Amino acid sequence: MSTTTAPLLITSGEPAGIGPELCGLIAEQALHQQLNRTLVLLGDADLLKQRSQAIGLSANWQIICQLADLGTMDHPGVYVWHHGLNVPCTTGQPTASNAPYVLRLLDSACDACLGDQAAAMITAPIQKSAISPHWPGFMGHTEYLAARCGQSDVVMMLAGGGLKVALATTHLPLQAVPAAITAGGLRTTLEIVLKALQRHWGCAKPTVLVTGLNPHAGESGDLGMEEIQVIRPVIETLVAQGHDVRGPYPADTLFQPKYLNEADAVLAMYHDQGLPVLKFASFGEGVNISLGLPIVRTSVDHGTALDLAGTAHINSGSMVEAIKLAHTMSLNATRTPT
Ligand SMILES: NC(=O)c1ccc[n+]([C@@H]2O[C@H](COP(=O)([O-])OP(=O)(O)OC[C@H]3O[C@@H](n4cnc5c(N)ncnc54)[C@H](O)[C@@H]3O)[C@@H](O)[C@H]2O)c1
Ligand SMILES: N[C@H](C(=O)O)[C@H](O)COP(=O)(O)O
Repeated sequence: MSTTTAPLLITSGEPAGIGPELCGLIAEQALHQQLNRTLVLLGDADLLKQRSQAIGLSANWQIICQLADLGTMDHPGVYVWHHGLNVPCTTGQPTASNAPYVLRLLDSACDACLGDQAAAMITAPIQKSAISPHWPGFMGHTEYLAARCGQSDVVMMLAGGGLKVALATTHLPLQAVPAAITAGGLRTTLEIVLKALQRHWGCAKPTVLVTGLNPHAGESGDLGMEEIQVIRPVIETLVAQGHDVRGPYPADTLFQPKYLNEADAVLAMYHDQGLPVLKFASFGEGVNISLGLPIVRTSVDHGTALDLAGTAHINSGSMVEAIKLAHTMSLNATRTPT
């Protein structure tokens, strides 16, 4: 199936979180007609229907048991690809007993993308703490999908509010971050980001600003040596190869128009160095993108919002943006890593 006609797959994520309602909201907005693209929601068909109807949505879709059931798809539509829950779900209360179900959704979507039966996968949020008892060491979609794709190098980048922030490290305890920032890893990360900016955002010669790790980018070594020993040499190597990579900048003063107006993306060293700024600028309409995978995968900028599950107070803006971006990226994608 070619990428222009292949469906977009949306995994409904943690069943106790807001993923089921997000699926209902997406179906209601007729995004499939806007994009002229079939959308397939992965999840338990009864759960998605009940939770959607409970907040006044029509749950107007057809149910399939495998992607082959879609047939020729002359007109775009919305389908639910049924995957049964392991145990009944209590709204707002995740249980590790449904972790296999959550992972099955990811496996089905990822494998269908790898097998060219689908153009991209978009993920609703998962509750990581409900997966790790079943899958020790589970950190998040990014790392899980990279392993499933047999890819060791993956980059998490979020886009929103006119910003793109990529991360040198993903879901790590803070104390593990310095050791995880190596010259080889950093260089690979920057190469993946530069390539993605060219391919998906049309930047002929992308400009990437790199933060330091330590306060004031290490203050000439007084506050840490990573900038001098690792980050600056990697930047110099890439500059020598003709890339426009700048830094390391003190992270606390980098996020101002003076610098950002000249940049296509920022590379931050760790999760909570870069993402709070991005989410402050765009929470509810940002998109999380996995770069470096042989498939297109985007996601929402928020979590499972257990406090809102089962209510009508859910903003679907980030999911809409994630679907639109996946659609666009899938049109740019080839079988090489994204
Ligand atoms: N893509 C993902 O799978 C993803 C992303 C982020 C967090 N998470 C996971 O989600 C779980 C909960 O994380 P958290 O509590 O830090 O963040 P959260 O995003 O679930 O909630 C933070 C706050 O934002 C609100 N909120 C979140 N999404 C909203 C929406 N669509 N509409 C309206 N309000 C919304 C919540 O009600 C809450 O007040 C954790 O297990 C975390 O790891 C998953
Ligand atoms: N780091 C993401 C965020 O804060 O939005 C989130 O945890 C999701 O990550 P995965 O896509 O790897 O699950």
